[in-house]
Amino acid sequence: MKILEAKNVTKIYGENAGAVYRALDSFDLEVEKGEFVVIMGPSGSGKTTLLQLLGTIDRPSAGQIWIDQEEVSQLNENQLADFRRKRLGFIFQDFHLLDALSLKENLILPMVLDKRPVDEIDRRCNQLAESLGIAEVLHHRPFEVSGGQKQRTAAARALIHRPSLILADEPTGNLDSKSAHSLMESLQRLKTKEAGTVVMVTHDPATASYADRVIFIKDGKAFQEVRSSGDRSHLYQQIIHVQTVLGGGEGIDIPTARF
Ligand SMILES: Nc1ncnc2c1ncn2[C@@H]1O[C@H](COP(=O)(O)OP(=O)(O)OP(=O)(O)O)[C@@H](O)[C@H]1O
Repeated sequence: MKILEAKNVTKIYGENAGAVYRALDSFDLEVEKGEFVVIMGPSGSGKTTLLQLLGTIDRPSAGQIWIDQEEVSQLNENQLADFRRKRLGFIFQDFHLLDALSLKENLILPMVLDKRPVDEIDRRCNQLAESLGIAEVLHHRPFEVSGGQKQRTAAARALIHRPSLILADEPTGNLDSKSAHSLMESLQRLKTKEAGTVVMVTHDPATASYADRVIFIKDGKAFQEVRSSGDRSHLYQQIIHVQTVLGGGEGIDIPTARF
């Protein structure tokens, strides 16, 4: 079953200001339920623009986007806010946790906003905290725990309401390699267990190597796609190869020994 379909999506910035810039150009994307898709590409290629459009944070200049059968371009602002809260989960590079709240309070926020029963919230919270290895620190506040623990809390928050689609923007960007691997392994495990669907932007080939499929974009257009055969090290090599062809060394990260 298709969870996401983007057809001919174009984003033009500066249309009213004279300095027109086509950040995405007739971009197509289809993602099946349970798939883990990574978007890669040089700096300025349109990755964040794409994620913002898929996350309904911005609207395309042209084209259509369906998420879980809903054509999001047709929704008004109130409907979009509701749609985002109920059907999407977000993970950001800088965690976006509220310092005034404990990790548990941060984690359960989407279910509290949705007025779910307390026992259901507690059950789901404990289940995710266990899976993500943060059960011991749930009563700490964000500034009292490590970056990895913060990001695992943010990941749990993105998953807690079982959204149709999880969007992640450089989730390992602020993590050391051990925490990055631990986060990706937990996400992969949970994705399989809960049939979650993930679209993630990353510059890091090691993070990307957990994907089922990696789509490379360049100048706002799809450039190439590689699929996992189930062997992470093979996908990693393929990613490095495409990055070399794609970037010619310019604007791409030099692969580190993070794998
Ligand atoms: N609000 C905006 N107004 C004008 N131009 C923009 C705006 N946002 C992005 N752009 C331009 O659109 C292009 C794509 O930007 P985008 O942020 O999507 O790239 P990216 O692939 O995410 O880059 P990076 O890897 O550096 O984050 C860039 O040239 C950028 O300068």
